[in-house]
Amino acid sequence: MATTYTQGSSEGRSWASSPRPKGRADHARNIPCRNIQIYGYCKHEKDGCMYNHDAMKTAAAPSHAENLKKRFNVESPSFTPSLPDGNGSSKTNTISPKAASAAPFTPKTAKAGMYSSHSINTMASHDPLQSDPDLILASGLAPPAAVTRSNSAEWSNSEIPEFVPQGYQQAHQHQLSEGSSSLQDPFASYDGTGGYSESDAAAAAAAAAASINPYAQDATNSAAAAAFFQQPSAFSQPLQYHLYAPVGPHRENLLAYQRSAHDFFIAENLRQEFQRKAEASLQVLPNSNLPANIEYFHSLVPLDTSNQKNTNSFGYNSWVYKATSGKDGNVYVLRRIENFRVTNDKDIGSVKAWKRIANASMVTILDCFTTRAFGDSSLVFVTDYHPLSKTIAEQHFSSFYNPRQRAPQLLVPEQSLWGYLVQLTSALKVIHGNGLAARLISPTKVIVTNKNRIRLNCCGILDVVQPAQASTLAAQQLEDIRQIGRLMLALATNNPNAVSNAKTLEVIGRTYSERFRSIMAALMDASPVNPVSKDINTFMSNIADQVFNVFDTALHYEDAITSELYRELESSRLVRLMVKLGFINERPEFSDIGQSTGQWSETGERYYLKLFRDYVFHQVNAEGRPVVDLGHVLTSLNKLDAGSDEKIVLTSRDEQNVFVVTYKEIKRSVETAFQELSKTPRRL
Ligand SMILES: Nc1ncnc2c1ncn2[C@@H]1O[C@H](COP(=O)(O)OP(=O)(O)OP(=O)(O)O)[C@@H](O)[C@H]1O
Repeated sequence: MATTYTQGSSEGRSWASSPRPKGRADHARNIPCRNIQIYGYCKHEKDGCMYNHDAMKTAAAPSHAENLKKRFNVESPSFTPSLPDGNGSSKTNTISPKAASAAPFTPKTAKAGMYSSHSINTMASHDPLQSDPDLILASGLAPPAAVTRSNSAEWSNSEIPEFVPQGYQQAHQHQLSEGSSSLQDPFASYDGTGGYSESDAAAAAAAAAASINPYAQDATNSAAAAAFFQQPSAFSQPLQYHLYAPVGPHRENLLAYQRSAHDFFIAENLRQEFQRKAEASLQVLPNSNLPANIEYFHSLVPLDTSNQKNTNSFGYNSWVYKATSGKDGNVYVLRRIENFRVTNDKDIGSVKAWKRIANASMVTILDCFTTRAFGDSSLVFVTDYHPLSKTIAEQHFSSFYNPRQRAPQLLVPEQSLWGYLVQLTSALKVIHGNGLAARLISPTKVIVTNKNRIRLNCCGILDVVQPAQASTLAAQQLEDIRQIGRLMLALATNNPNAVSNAKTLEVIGRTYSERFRSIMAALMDASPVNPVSKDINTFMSNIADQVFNVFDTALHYEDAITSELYRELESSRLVRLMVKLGFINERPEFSDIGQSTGQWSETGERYYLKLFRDYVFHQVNAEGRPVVDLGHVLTSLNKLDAGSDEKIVLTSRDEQNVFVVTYKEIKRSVETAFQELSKTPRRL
């Protein structure tokens, strides 16, 4: 049961008769602390207050015992419930009628006020927590550098600085100073960072001549090819990332029980990667020249990084678009084969067999249809979308295709090459097992979707566009193995045009292990009589040791990702709790629910919740300055969620009412109030 202390109680001690604390949390005490420590601040197990041990070493602070005497808690000898019930007897679980009408909280000192006339920066410089760059970012409360607040209750528009995304200015200044044309260049590739990659400068210069107008006729630059290519990065909007990004220097030497703010959230590099991928997935072209709808797809965004196309892969120009499905709202890839006419329905029916194949090392084919929406007769393949992926050619041979790239491409480590080989072999195993052949395994038709994670792309397209193959399935499957060999050879020699011969294998033998060299030789020499590579199953059993290595790496990665997930699990749990509190606190309507007087969210047990919100978020320290402490917020909310039996002191803003309640009681109040809120009939 909550314990109520009220000023004027005959037996209970009142604030009037005892020295008043400075603010609602008087913390400067010398107490050995066993509780959570965050940046030198510790939360004491008895009174739930935050102490700064560093500050206590220098400050002439009153002793803990002395302070405890001055404070009310469950051990206070003079505890007497104060409010009379209807019979004139006292009740311990009621709330002072004054509580609801308690004066709004005003910080004790003008300097301390969050809304004082002082600049927010001035305030930050006083408080060791505020001036901690890590925690300011972590708390998300860092004020804009030049913002000051006047006495007026509202921000004036002129005081609000213009939002400039982090790193935006520097990136653009850098590009301008380098004389890069990428800022004006509508064809610079989208790299997912909101910036423009310099490696595309050559393509950009060539492309700049071509009009972005899809209907422009330019015979020298394949106008038809450029027709539906539009540079997506011209429309990208940089997202405002969360403000708790870790900016160094980082604190070291934290003890096992100490936590830094970043321990509570997903790893920064992972978060940024996911965010960039999400941004790429959600990207749209507002003024696009592309068709508004293709069958049940809309919001097309081109993924090609250049409007130069060749017919090498399929015998036709092909274009790649990201598109949103009107059926399920998900994002897919549409690969358009330009100017293709289906002459035999049976050919397009071969896609059915490919749709049945699901392998983690393949881009799954989902559908295939013809369309005239592009102004010609096009064949469209629908596949899974893997945001921000690159082809092997883009990832590993960019310097080869783009001589202006200064840094030469590094050799791929052998472990990565084994990883690639095992993934491609796994894809072929399933494809061949289903009586099919990939037929196209080239550096532009394998995409890298994550670090060392590749997927075979464009499977099944040749079966539709070039069905009349004289060769048998067995011959096509052996050719698949040889194509893997050529791809691996290109990667191992860092040359997409590497020719398979004894000299090339000798070069590989000098760079990589003998085992790798011999496997390369077997791949290139795949034939029905080769004991290592006569078919994909035989080949796989010959690289079984490497399969297990890759499998083990994948399991380690899964463990790492799972542990990252655990961190976010906590965050979402606490967010849900805060959402509940937000629904209940300060509710202006429902004044006639519950008690007849006062507002619903200010009366009954819900009053604790208002005070609990102040306890969690609005504490002030001994000097009256706001306590901006993520550790305190997380600890309090976790204890609330767990319904701990620990008692805390909640004080009204006018300091006339003090309640000693357990987290368990507050938790019950949250649940009851939330249930009541959900059951309340709709009000007009
Ligand atoms: N399923 C997919 N998900 C995400 N991006 C993809 C997908 N398929 C292709 N891409 C991207 O689209 C771009 C163009 O792919 P494409 O296969 O056309 O390569 P290309 O180098 O243009 O080949 P080609 O010269 O044969 O047209 C590449 O950056 C590739 O990473």
